[in-house]
Amino acid sequence: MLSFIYGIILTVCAYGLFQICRPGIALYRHLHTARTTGLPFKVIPFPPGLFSFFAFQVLKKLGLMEPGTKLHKLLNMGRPDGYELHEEMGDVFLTVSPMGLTMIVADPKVAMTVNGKRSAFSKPPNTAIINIYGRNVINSDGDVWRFHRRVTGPVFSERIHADVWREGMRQTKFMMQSWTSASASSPDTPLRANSIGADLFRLGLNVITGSAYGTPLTWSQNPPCAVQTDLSYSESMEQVTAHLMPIFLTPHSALRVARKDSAWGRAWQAYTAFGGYMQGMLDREREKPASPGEENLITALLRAQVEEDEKLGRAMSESEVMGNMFIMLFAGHETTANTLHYALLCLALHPDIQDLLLKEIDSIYDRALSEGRTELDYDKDFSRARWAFATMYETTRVYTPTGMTNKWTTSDQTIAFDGNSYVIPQGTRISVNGCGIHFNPKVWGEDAKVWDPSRWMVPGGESPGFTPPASRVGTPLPSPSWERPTFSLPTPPSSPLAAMRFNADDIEKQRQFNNIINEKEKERLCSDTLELPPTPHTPHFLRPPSPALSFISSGATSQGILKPAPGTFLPFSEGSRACSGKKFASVEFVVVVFTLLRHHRVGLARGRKAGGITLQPPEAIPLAFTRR
Ligand code: HEM
Repeated sequence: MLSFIYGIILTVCAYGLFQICRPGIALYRHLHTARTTGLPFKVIPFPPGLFSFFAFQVLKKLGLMEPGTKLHKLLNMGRPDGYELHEEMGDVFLTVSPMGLTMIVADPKVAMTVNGKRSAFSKPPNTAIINIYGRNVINSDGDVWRFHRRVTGPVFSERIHADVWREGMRQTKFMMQSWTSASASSPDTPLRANSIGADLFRLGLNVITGSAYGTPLTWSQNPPCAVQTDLSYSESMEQVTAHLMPIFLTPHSALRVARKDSAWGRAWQAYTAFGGYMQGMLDREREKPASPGEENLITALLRAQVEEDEKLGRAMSESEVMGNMFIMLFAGHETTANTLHYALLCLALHPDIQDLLLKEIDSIYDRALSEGRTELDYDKDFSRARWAFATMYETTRVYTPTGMTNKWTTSDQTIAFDGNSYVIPQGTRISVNGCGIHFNPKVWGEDAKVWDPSRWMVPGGESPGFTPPASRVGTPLPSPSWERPTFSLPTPPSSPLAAMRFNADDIEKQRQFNNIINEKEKERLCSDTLELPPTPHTPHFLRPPSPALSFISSGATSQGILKPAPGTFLPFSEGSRACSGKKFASVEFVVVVFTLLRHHRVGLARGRKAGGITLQPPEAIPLAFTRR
């Protein structure tokens, strides 16, 4: 009997010891595998991605995440200063943790290979965080993904893009009216946008809801809701986004009984409220008589619920319908809103770039007028934009909304990098570091961290009707036989945040500029001879050709905008799993900027200090829209 008890104790102890040693054994095994690849590697306690995101947030809250430290750089990979570690480790390296290997990529060619081979580099297994209402097009793979992609396709039709244009214009006008009523008296008083971030989130949500969900809303209207709630539509989305982790990690049975004033209680409230709004829109669509030709995402999802997919042999489940409804709103509203927000801040800080954009806007409105239209039209005017595109592309390059995209090797894969071949073992997580590539000086030049839309301008591609400034000289593209140079870097600012601070002079000039506005020297503002605070760097088209340009350029788009070479520009990722909402977002961006700046110019509101601008989701920096 005694020996039996000893036996059990020994077994339990051995098991306990094994569990304690397991991470060490796993790390040892993964280290051995990392060495066999021949790539440089770094040992870290947890892999990049979800775990490092958690650790980063927790350590930051505890005040233990000092910028500039190695841990900060490692966990902060994929955030806007994400190239720093590559400066030390190279453009492709591995991190090794007890949970496995992760290959971090800031090399365009390797990124191209990874994004280009969907079956060899699939989505990683643990993407369930965005699964909270159900499986969806972003986190599914294989035949299920194909089914979801086919069903959600109608959201990205040209008919819906035209609706995005109209809805974007309508919502922007609502937003400006909300500032007018909050601001003061005369139409000449600058419009003060105190919470531009929150306003742009609401605008983004309303644009998708109006154009893709067949539910046009006024500024403060909510869609029908299937549950009783005090939260508005936009508040519930905001709260769901803020409480994604508790919603994802906590069993719903526990969330349901959590105290209402706790984070878990608020998370549950927001989760049920937003679910209620989505259900309300679905229920209303079910009750509506079918009207052919009015296809939107909801009608497509409802049809997929009753029609079997041939390959899968099943229809879409209720939770997949909810999952896809949620993911379009989630993937589409915040990314576009943050891009608009950063773009407006950058335009406020670079009045000379803003001038070029305003000229384009004026010329496009003038042309519409000459064609007998007082409003812009998607079919005719969207493709006339050039500086607006350049502003959007440059903003997504520098302030990449989704810093890293993650993949997974389904079997051993060979990659070519820097003239060598490397075998990447099966089960390696691959993080394509978009921010890293965008800040890689070998790719985008030594000023990679500087926000400068003029780098997108290809000579000879001026918008119709747009007269370039007299001093503007086209920069010829260098010959394609150019070889990648090695740069000696003049210590660039460590991040766009630093780049912004680097421009502190500019901000002081901007402040003076705003004061001028406030002192009502408006005639001077409208005059062409006004000396605006200059951009602190020479626009690209006035500079000698950059050797980096031929590396990133694969020609020009039909609008005369730089067409980046594959692998060099990844805000929307690339390949078959690239963002399907790229054009949706571009249409929204262009029409919002055009409507906002039709009669106004944007500046920082008076009294704002430079240091307040940070790179995390933009905080409340008041902007002023001054009538021009
Ligand atoms: C500036 C705006 C946007 C940016 C930067 C952006 C970025 C991205 C990125 C990087 C991916 C790939 C994610 C991954 O591989 O893990 C993606 C996927 C996706 N995005 Fe966007 N997105 C934007 C706007 C939108 C909009 C407006 C919509 C829809 C209304 C949308 C819908 C989607 C969908 C459905 C996917 C999944 C594609 C698939 O896997 O088949 N996105 N987006």
